[in-house]
Amino acid sequence: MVATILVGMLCAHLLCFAAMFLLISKRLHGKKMGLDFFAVGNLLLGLAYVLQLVEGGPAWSVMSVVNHTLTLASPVAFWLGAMRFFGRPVPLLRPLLVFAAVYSMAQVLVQWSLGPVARYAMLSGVSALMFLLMAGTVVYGVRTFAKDLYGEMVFFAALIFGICVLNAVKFVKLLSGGLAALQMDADFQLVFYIYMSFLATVLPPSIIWLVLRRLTDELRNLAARDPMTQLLNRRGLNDALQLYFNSRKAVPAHALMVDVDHFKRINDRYGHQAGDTVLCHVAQVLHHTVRRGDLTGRIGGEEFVAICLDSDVDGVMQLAERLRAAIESQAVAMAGGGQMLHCTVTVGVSHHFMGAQGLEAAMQEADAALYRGKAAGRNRVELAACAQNGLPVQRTDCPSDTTKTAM
Ligand SMILES: Nc1nc2c(ncn2[C@@H]2O[C@H](COP(=O)(O)OP(=O)(O)OP(=O)(O)O)[C@@H](O)[C@H]2O)c(=O)[nH]1
Repeated sequence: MVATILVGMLCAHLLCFAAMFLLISKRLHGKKMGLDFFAVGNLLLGLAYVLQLVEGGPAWSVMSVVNHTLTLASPVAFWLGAMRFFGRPVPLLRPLLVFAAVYSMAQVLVQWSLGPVARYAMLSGVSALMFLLMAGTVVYGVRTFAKDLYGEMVFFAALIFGICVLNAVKFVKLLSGGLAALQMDADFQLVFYIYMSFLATVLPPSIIWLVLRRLTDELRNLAARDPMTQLLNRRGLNDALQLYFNSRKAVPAHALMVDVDHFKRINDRYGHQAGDTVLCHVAQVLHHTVRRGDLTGRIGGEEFVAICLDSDVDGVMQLAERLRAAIESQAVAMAGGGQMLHCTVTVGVSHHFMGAQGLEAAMQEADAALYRGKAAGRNRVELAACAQNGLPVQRTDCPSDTTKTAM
């Protein structure tokens, strides 16, 4: 009686969450993050338990064969859903149908040649192996493809390992005690159903949490980046800098303002699209020239900024010169092939600043240097003028030669 109530509740949980997964996936147009597959996984397991309730106990019937196949097809659907969540475009229907056909035939063969105990033991054994493989993959994910979801992945691995152990115990019990081990009200079966109910209650909200985390991360990323160049926008730069200066390892940073020379002429002569291609090229060169960990952004039409972290003024001047020379020397291929275009940039470099609130003043300082560079003929690197009392940026490393030109 207790077992029947537990399995009934389990069915209700599985089928309700299947409907919820499906409804949420319908709202996620295009990128469903595997939720539609998870809905199928829940539905298959829910139906398997409905069949078990109808059937009552172990039997050799079409219903029992379907029940076993649905029970194992469910983790397959979950596996494929997880692959979808991590961005692999795997199909669902064909692998499920192939699995169902192969496992149904295996059941008939095993029942025929080894008897009913072997068929039930096969279900528990294959389940244990599948869950072991899943738990192993999740642990592997913690170190590779899911590093950002450390806590969640460890939690999933522990839950999956639990169901793996229970299936392994069931496998041993079946081999040693026969079908009596499957009596619904037997102690072990009660523990099994309680654990399954626990999983069916805890796993779906955890999956929804994962999807929510990914969605909010993507939204935050969208709000922080310039859609054309994928560099940070002003807001993204501020947030990233805040994060950097909040860390105890933070040391002063320098700001570089980079402006494409005579960009209006490029637009006027070659068209707006060619102008966009040039901007993307400059963004790419900027991104590849700075060090890992430095920040790069686009803050206006043809104006870029780089924040060099943990570097002295000489190092930053060298980097700025490398950037200037790289852009001058690399031709930009226009869309459609054929035409190659050359462009140059002028770079203004600020003295060091500390704290996210210092960014605005450092950018003004670098901007002033940039415009001095423009006035002096463009395609050059200019260091900000030395400190005056009352200026917002602290400049302890201001060299005696206040302006350095690299051309
Ligand atoms: N293609 C393209 N052009 C842009 C974009 N944003 C701004 N612009 C253009 O960039 C040009 C900027 O021109 P100016 O500010 O006069 O500067 P400039 O021609 O580069 O001259 P200097 O900076 O003095 O060397 C304007 O013509 C804008 O219309 C964009 O996203 N794409």
